[in-house]
Amino acid sequence: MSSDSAPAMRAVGINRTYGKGESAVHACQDASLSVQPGELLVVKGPSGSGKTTLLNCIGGLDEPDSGTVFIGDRELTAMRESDRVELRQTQLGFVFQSFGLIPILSAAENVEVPMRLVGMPPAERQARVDELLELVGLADHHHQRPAELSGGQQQRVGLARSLANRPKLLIADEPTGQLDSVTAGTMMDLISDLVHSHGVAAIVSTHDPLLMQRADRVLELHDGRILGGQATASAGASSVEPSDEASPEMIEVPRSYSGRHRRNP
Ligand SMILES: Nc1ncnc2c1ncn2[C@@H]1O[C@H](COP(=O)(O)OP(=O)(O)OP(=O)(O)O)[C@@H](O)[C@H]1O
Repeated sequence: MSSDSAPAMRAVGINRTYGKGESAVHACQDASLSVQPGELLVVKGPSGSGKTTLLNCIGGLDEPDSGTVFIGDRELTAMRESDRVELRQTQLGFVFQSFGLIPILSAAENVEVPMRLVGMPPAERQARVDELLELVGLADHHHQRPAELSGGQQQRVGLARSLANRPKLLIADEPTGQLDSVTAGTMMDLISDLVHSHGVAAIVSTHDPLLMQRADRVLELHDGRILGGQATASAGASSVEPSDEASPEMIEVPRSYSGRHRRNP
């Protein structure tokens, strides 16, 4: 990554409130952040701090009340729903804590779903499914349905599916929340390798301190606000501007990015 490359995602002044009046919950307040190609950004924070809300707004699964989100140079928050769907299908990959696999489909068929949605020809789909299941270490599990796979295997199918259409940005909401610590580590290593070897940008929410070790940068949310300043996208660079109360892990953790990435997986 070079610091002057354009961000894969840039969000400015995101606000999202649920409910009204006294019962209103300000789940996301004035959040600004960005992530670069080849960067792994971890969002941490206690339960209810707004991680899912923020990720859903960034990924176009929810609409902020105000603020803007750019994916590359396209403004997601200004799009019609049909354009947002197209952008989600072609530019974004999602991994969910609950895996989100379709129970009656095999591992291979689950991975194939996003490719069908964008009209990829069958032969290309087949090759891509093989490639992705190999990538996540499930080359021998094409035909098994989710119920016949372990939790860690199911989440690897979820990761393979999220990569189906070569997303520029991976959004993973507590992807290891249902996994034991060893399996969680394997999952995060896979995500880290995708990011650092292939130049995919990733935003991952987690509670797990061990998983933060793989991060290039960690943001902390509290009551819907990013602590330690805003992770702004000034002049295309992604940085955290620390405040007095910022702890070291909220501040940018420099890592050696691989300058040249392999092809987007
Ligand atoms: N659809 C909704 N309607 C009303 N309130 C909501 C809704 N979704 C989330 N909230 C509230 O918004 C706040 C932030 O929730 P969110 O799920 O974003 O937090 P989180 O950090 O992801 O939590 P967790 O770590 O437990 O998943 C919480 O107070 C939650 O109760």
